[in-house]
Amino acid sequence: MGSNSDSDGSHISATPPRDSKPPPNSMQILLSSYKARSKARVRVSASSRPNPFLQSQLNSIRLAPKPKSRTKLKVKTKTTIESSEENVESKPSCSENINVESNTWCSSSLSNLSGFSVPIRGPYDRNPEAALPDSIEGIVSANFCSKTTHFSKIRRTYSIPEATGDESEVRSAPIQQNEIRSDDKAEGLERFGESATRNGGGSKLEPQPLKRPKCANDGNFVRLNINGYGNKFKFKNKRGCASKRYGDRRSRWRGKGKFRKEGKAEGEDGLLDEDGLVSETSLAKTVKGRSKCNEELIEQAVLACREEPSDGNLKKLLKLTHGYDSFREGQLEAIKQVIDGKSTMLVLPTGAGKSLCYQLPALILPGLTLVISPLVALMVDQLRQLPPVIPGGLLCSSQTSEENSATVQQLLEGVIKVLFVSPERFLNADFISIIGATPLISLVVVDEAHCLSEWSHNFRPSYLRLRASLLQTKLKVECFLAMTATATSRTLHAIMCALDIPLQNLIQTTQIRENLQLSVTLSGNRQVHFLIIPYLLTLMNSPPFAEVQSIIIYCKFQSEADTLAKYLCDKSISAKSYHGGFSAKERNCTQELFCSNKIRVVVATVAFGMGLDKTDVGAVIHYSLPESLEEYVQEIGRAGRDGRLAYCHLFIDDGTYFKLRNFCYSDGVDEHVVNKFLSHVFGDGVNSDGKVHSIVKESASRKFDIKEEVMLTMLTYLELGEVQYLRLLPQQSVTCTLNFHKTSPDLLARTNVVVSQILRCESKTLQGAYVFDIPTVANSVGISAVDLSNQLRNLKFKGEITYELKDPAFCYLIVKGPEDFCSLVADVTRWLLQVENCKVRKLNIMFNAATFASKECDRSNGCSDTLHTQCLQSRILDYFGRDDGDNYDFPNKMGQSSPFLRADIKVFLQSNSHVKFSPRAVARIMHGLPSPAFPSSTWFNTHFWGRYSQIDFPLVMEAATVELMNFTGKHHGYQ
Ligand SMILES: Nc1ncnc2c1ncn2[C@@H]1O[C@H](COP(=O)(O)OP(=O)(O)OP(=O)(O)O)[C@@H](O)[C@H]1O
Repeated sequence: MGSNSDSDGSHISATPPRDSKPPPNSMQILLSSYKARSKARVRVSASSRPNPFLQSQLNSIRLAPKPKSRTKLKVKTKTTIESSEENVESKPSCSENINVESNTWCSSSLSNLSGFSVPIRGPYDRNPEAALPDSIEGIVSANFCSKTTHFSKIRRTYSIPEATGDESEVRSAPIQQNEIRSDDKAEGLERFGESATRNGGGSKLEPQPLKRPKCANDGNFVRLNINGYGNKFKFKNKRGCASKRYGDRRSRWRGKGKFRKEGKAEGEDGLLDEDGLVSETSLAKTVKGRSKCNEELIEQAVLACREEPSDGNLKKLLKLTHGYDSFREGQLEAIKQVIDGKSTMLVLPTGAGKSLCYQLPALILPGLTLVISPLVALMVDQLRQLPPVIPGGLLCSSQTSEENSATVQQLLEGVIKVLFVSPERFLNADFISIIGATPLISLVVVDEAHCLSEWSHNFRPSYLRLRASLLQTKLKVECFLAMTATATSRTLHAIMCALDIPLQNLIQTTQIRENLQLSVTLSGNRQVHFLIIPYLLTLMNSPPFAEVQSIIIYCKFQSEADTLAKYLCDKSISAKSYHGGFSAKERNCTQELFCSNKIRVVVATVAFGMGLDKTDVGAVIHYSLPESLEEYVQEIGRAGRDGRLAYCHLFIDDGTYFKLRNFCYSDGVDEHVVNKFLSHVFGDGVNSDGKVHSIVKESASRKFDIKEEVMLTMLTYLELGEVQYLRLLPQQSVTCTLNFHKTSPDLLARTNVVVSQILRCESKTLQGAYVFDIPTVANSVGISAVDLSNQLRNLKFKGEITYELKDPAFCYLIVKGPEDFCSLVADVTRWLLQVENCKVRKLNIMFNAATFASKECDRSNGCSDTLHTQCLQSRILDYFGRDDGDNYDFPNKMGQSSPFLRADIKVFLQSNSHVKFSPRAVARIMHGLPSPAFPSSTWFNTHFWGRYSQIDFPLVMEAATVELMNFTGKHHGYQ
């Protein structure tokens, strides 16, 4: 086993510490690893705990059978006890590789390691001069290994057992767990035997797995025909008969792509384009050295899986395509469920291997697998990570039209097996019609599916469009796979309802890996940067962090990230900052440097890490508090993806909490503003006769003082809420400035209806140019705004005109005017308020969990003053197991009053009497929160900017309401 191997099928790896001396005996390690895993699993099942929220709904559902015998479990427990000592012995000594200070850690860690099966990280150069400040001394000098790093796993594979063959194996989750355990031992030995044969040059011809590209820009346009329509793959079984399993689907699949046996280069090695994205054509690459023999073996394995998707057949295919010996927890169940056509909700921790759960089905199922992913960078990464036998493609806005058409062509030819798209694509009528013309879509995968729920930490309005009903109608697809690493019960419920996924098709393991050691410190007053930075440096220069090669430090603010990165560089720690302020190319460059270990630290905002598959990140440090436990779990999940022990430290302080809490209120909209906005949306047109409406984003945002994303959220609510009031169209720039060049405008207008309408509509001439509103002209001609744009493009192509477009706008058609406008306004306002409260609650839960761990935990359950793994893990599990709408009882840390607040508001209003404020606008200024109508560039210099950021926002708003009423002398006069 290579040191980077994850192939033991568990997150607990038997790999030795990096850079340490080789283990004395690989068999010993293999055995100890197996035993350690046995122990981990026994603990898991012993403390498994169902999710009460879902459990209550599942009472009527038959649960998977219980383990067959208790004796079996007992035997395993015994094995575990035996193995724990052996495990310690067999662990290679790291003390040889570390200096005096780290000896303290290592010796104590070894003595504490009984039963701890996660391999530890090797040493890394560090600054021996670093001194420890008092407050952090405990952390760095104490060991970071816990006696009990394992924790309970929620194992939920709610399925109804069926009587037949292999399928019953999938559904009987607990039994299967036991089976895997017992299999593991045999498999471990078998694997050992296998590699011995290979090493010993045995005569058996070993199928070589195809190499999976890693952190490289190579792609996967390999022309192995697995679409089921080429020469080789005619959906025939081994005996040459058409497969029974896919008989009905096959008839719909009439692709005409050619079978290309040898993977031919379609382009050069991946090159980064202007945006730092790998352009699709450049992703095309030959996979060299793939033998014909391997192709045939894979084809046979795929056929075998189509015929009989048994554990054995799937495992064989996995080995051939990915080179892994076994499936990780949850993977096999998910894959079998999906190829059985069952929509599935999959919740596995970060780095647990969710991608595999669509990659293998994509290979086995006929037709296309459509993967919906929230970020282009993530799509590019997922595309890179497809094994070479799965031809993939992506459609995104940053592609050129040639790239776009090439992908569409390949799609229609059936060459592409996996297509990555963003959820926004589903707004695009062209895309819908193209994808609708695809002969067969077998599976739609919704990655990062939590974005679908407004109750998640990362809600994306465009995800709301992904409803089962819409996808079924438009794409004729019946099977969905929703995947996430972090979802509360409430979020899960929302996703499963949206995608029509039955409760029994939920596969969920714990949402956090067990090889992460968690710790927290209170970091005092952060207003003064210098107080916290030395803590960080000390932490990084002391064991175990000093031994870690790759570290991610998460900050909340871009300036903070830049300052920290510079500071670390000054202290001879190679670091770079990464945030949205950099161009995509710069960000990509930093990521590449980090992936290739050319820099040790990335100091990043939340923008970094999605799709990052650097397996050996050894530590994640949160310099600032994350906004939710979901965000925390996602971010720490970027450490230890190789299964080795990794260290996660969190600094918390009240100041950051206050700031973040204030941010929660920055998107809020008051009822009277909702009222104005909706009046604008509907205009007077209760019956708008299919006319295109538009709202120019920037000006509307300033006019109503609503952020653009919030306007889109409201519009999406109007489209996809209980009643469909409107239909969103693709966003486009709506103001056109046009010049005629060849034919005179009047002459052209005689033959061209669009030109004639441009001249007729109230288009103004500005220095000879015609300025007009695209939807207005489109409506008067009676065509869609997109068609009008196409016609303009044609005229430009002929040299008749040139034009410029500006004012990006939301475009929509009104489907139905509201019957009761006031109650619609109230509903929208209530919904926005609930979303706002949900954010505040999430932040509070995060802050309280961290504060509890550092201050209040009684350390009786395995926590120490310096290590808070148990305590944080149990908070996280509790949180994900509960409905996050539940009441959490904790004190409000925000200030509840200030004697000067009202007096200050009064002075502020008097000194800005020329400006019209709303209470929310005043409260935002008092909290230092910019908004579209009151940007920080204008208001930052006011004496009151951010002055009351520690007083609860609703209280400041209340005070502002009273003072505004006094000031204007009339109720709501401030509006
Ligand atoms: N059965 C397996 N055996 C060994 N390694 C595996 C297995 N399945 C997946 N992996 C590896 O685990 C790593 C993480 O996989 P993947 O990116 O799919 O995780 P993920 O669950 O999607 O993570 P994230 O939520 O962070 O996106 C990859 O390098 C992948 O190759």
